[in-house]
Amino acid sequence: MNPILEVEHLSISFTQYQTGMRQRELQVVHDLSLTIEAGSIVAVVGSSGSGKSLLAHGILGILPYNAHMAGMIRYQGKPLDPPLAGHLRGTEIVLVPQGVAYLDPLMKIGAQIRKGKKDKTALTRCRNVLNRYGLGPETENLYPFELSGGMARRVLISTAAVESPKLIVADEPTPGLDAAAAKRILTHFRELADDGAGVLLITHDLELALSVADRVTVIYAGETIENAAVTDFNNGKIYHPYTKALWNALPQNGFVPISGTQPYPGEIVSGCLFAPRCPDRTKDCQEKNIPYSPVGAGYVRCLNAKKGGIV
Ligand SMILES: Nc1ncnc2c1ncn2[C@@H]1O[C@H](COP(=O)(O)OP(=O)(O)OP(=O)(O)O)[C@@H](O)[C@H]1O
Ligand code: NI
Repeated sequence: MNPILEVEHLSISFTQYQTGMRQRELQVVHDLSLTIEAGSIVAVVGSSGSGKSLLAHGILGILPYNAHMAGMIRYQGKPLDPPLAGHLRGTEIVLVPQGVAYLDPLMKIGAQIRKGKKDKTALTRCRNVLNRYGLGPETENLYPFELSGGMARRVLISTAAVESPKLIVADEPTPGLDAAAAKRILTHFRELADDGAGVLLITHDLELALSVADRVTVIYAGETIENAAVTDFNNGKIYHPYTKALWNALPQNGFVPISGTQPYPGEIVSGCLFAPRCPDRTKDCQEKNIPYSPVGAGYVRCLNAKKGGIV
């Protein structure tokens, strides 16, 4: 085992100011844990608002000033505190951000990808990485507003990939891309992993996650609720009822929908956050604190799975 990234019991809250001088702490990420081995791709899957982008920003050390993070993040065994994250960000640890708004609107694309460097190696690398994503050298002289949505996304990925990173955090990298362009990106992630990097692939699309990752971690309302190998999904070795619901909602499994929504941040729910939607809930589920426990080669946060009641 050679973990490149370990996240343990990560929680994130925001200080919010209300009328007058009153302030409150809004907890949005409750308890996230995951490990990425060097050479592997871990997909983080969860619906909108579950805390995926905050996880990415927490790892990169770029949460807003009113955010508070607790828990532990380790990079190659060392605590990834803000100074270390700042030092490695953009070179060893890179983010492919979810929004194209992360591009500097006043800087030409070439300069953004090269991070201002003008030497021959930087120029060649920049050209090569653009070419790899199907963008010609003329792209270097464009400003972000001159790019289409799909081109901007490919530029973001080029910016991240140009430095031979060891940890890539890709936040929904493929929406807006045609199938060929998406495949090119995912193939590149696999190559980076084969060369020893760790890839954290954030997506709401379980099908995409299963097609490219080695392991999948599922997030629900700011908690990791299951971690399983991709092969476990096909072999029926997934245990959490929400993971099963995501699996059953895939086209090949009959599109079975799930009713209800995840709790909003700040909504008071005791016990299991999924219990209100769970067909198998018991009284204990709604009252007890549910630990994230090892099951097989993965983890699950479900009392019934621990008792062996779910297969
Ligand atoms: N600066 C902030 N202040 C207060 N709440 C925030 C802040 N940033 C994010 N949140 C809240 O935290 C929750 C998680 O947000 P996050 O962006 O991580 O979701 P996500 O899983 O990435 O969703 P999506 O799939 O839509 O990108 C959301 O409910 C969001 O409203
Ligand atoms: Ni997001």
